Amino acid sequence: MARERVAELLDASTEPAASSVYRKLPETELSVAVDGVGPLRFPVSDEQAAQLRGLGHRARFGRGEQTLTDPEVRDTWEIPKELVRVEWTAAFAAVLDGMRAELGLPPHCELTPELHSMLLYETGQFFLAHQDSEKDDAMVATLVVTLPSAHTGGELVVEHQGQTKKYRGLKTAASLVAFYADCRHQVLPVKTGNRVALTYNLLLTGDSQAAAADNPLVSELAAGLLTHFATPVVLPYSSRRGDPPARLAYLLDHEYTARGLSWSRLKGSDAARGALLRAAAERAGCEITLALAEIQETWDAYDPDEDEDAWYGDHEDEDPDEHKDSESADDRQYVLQDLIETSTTLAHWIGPETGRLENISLDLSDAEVASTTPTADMTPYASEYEGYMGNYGNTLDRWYRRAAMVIWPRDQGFASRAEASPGWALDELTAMARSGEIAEAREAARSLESFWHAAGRYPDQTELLRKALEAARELDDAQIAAILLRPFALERLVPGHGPAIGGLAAHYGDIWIDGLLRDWSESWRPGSHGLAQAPLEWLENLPRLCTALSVEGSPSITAARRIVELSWTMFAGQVGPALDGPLTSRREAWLTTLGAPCSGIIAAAAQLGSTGVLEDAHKLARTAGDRAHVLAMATLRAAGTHQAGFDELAGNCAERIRALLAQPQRALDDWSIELPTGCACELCEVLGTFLQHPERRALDWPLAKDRRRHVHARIDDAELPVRHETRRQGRPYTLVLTKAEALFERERIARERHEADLAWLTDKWKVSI
Ligand SMILES: O=C(O)CCC(=O)C(=O)O
Ligand SMILES: [Fe+2]
Repeated sequence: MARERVAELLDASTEPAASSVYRKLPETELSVAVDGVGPLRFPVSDEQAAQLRGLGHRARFGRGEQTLTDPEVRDTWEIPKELVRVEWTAAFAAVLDGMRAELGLPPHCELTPELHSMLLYETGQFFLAHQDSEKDDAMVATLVVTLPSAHTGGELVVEHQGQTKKYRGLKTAASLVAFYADCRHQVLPVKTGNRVALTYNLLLTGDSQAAAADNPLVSELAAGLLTHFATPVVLPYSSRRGDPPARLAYLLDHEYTARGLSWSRLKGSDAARGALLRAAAERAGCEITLALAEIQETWDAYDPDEDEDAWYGDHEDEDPDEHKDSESADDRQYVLQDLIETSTTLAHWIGPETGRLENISLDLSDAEVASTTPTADMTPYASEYEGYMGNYGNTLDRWYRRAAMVIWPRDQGFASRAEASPGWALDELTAMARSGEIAEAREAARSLESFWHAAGRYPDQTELLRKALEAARELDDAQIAAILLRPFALERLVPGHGPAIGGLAAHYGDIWIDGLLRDWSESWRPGSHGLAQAPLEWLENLPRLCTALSVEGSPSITAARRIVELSWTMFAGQVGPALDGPLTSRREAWLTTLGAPCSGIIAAAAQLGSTGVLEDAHKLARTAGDRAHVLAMATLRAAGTHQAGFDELAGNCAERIRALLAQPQRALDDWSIELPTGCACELCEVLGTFLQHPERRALDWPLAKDRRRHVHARIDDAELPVRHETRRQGRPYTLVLTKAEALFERERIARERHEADLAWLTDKWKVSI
């Protein structure tokens, strides 16, 4: 495959670059003087070390945005840099150039050292593993110079991609170690003597691009790119061929922070590969930029220490929901088997026009990704192990961040960039249309159709929809306007969009806007996602949205009515069927949360005079049963006080409460409990008879395990005031059921609440007594 060929060529292009390199220089090549101590004599003596210590303070370290001191993490003295003067002979520059080459940095560049600190580690002192922050935009690496001194221990340990290297200081020479800023490193405790070190930031300067253009690999790479963009993708599980890939993302090997991502600061082999690929993209008529990718891999894996049998034990009387919590996993203890799934999403890139880092969100297909080093060889920043959950066996998820070079053919530039950044695309379309390039703008908009649906999952939908409404109007074409707007959803509309919706309704007509709104309510079809939190909150605010749309005489009133109708259809469709059946505490909590959205719809309907919706809502209000009553009361409570549209609901509620209160109270010796319908098995018949009996309070019932379970479940599901225990004697065990006092308490509480509700209705809603 062409993308694999590109990765191979890039691999072959670079000498394997080191991520840390070592040199030593005789002590005569440098001199160090410290104000207050004078010139240091090598090897550094105990007396001079003691004097340095007198000038030093405890060194800090960075964690996230903070700078901390904590001797458990970093126990080192730092001598103020202003007091330190270092002079090198010409040998230093030669050493730095050698290090540059060995680190794989391009020949036209130079490493410039900037003194960062002087450190003293006395016996026992150390610095735990950490990564240096990149303090300067041009910083690519750190240089540690350990001054000649008699000491043992205090080794500098540098890690990269799972490999570690250990560097020792010397008694009679300076030892120099340079490593990339993405390497974790630590200083082991000094065992004897003192270790004195200088640290430098290494900045990369110069032009890394210059040498690449003449490289013979460039034309081969360019050919690889052209083939990649011309070859249809083979679709998995299908003999059909898809379109050719829209882009190629080549993953880099080093880590980059958002701040550190730039062509001039690529590290090691990435730098040489970047220069080649840029030259090749240029030659192949492609655009290229740098991006940061989030990668998730899901592996089939197992924990060799896990006791497999534990899953099959006897769990009776245990909470069935209890399972091992998934914990943050240290990979090394798991055995990886197959890679089940990979997902790669570009989250940032350097805007091809702005040159600045922009947030984007672009899911890549496997056919669009290439790399020289497989992601599995990198170190994940997070991982999580899940024991057997039913879908797969045990899985290990690992998350990585990798930088990538992203390439696409220049003539597909608009679509390719639009997919990564829909907001940019919409702005661009509007700008084109406004500057008179209307035909070009329409053509560009049509090129989005195949992937535009994903714009509905993009962050900040409010702003994106605002831009889409604007472009839909400017392009002045009903069909294209519909394409641009289709990915959004009804619950994305906010009052601020009102005028734009009104404008579109006036321009494209009622039928067009009706079709759009219907499309937008598509995801509300029963079974699609239930009543998710977002639409519920949106329904609550429906009156405000309708106000924004209710410009007298404007076609947007029609749109507003349509929105309210669709909202009601969705709400009633989801809630109506759930109003049958007994009231449990979970049901009650759920129905209570529906009060505010329900009241939002009714208030909006009243405001617009949508009689159809109001009549329907009243039908719901007349529905019998405890559940409907809870919803009706919650709706009135959310509405708060008397307002148009709710009168009938309030009247019905009051009537229902009066009827309930008129029923005789339970006698003090009446222990009968009703078992809700739902199961007619012989066990439930026995259970029902026992429960109904006004005098019997307890039942000893020898029952096998499965049958005990069924009885537990019936009691728990209906939240009946009945205790159940298993007496573990004899065969089978005996299930002991006891009716609880709570039976009376609950009814008393319910009565009190009805009385309070009735008083409230009388007061706030003026229902007649
Ligand atoms: O002392 C050393 O060798 C390294 C110090 C270090 O890692 C740092 O200053 O960040
Ligand atoms: Fe460090």
